[in-house]
Amino acid sequence: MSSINEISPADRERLIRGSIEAKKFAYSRYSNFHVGAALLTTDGQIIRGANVENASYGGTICAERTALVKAVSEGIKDFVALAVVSDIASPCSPCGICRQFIREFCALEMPIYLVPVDYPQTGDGVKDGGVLNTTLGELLPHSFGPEQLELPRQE
Ligand SMILES: O=c1ccn([C@H]2C[C@H](O)[C@@H](CO)O2)c(=O)[nH]1
Ligand SMILES: [Zn+2]
Repeated sequence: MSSINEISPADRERLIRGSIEAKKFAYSRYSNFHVGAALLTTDGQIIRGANVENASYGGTICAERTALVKAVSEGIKDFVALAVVSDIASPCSPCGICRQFIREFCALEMPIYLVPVDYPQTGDGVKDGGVLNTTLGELLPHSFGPEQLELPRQE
């Protein structure tokens, strides 16, 4: 079983594959930019999400927030890693709103895998498949979160 400090290679691969699967359900008729996200939970579940756009453009929800809202609204709040993939070869990085949203539920040291669209089919032979390995703390340094309000992380 993976922990936040050590994601097993098999879980990492499952998570990345989950983000690629999630992207298939992107509802992105306005931007035509498809994004998939997947969360790995402490008990090994994969929660997927895609971007869902709206004719009122500001009503759009990103893939990362879709995945988090799906999980949290089902009572799932313990995450150990996140993967994100889009249509582009340079890894798609969560937008500012999503970074703050992730900050609400995830530890700063949580791994975030930014996956290129051409991630290898097999995972063999190509070093790490071009994935950019980062963390929430790297994406959102000096951040504001529940602790600043002196509220403990909610169970
Ligand atoms: O990290 C990102 C960046 C963008 N989008 C979505 C929002 C919108 O639907 C489309 C273009 O911005 O991509 C995401 O889902 N996640
Ligand atoms: Zn976003």
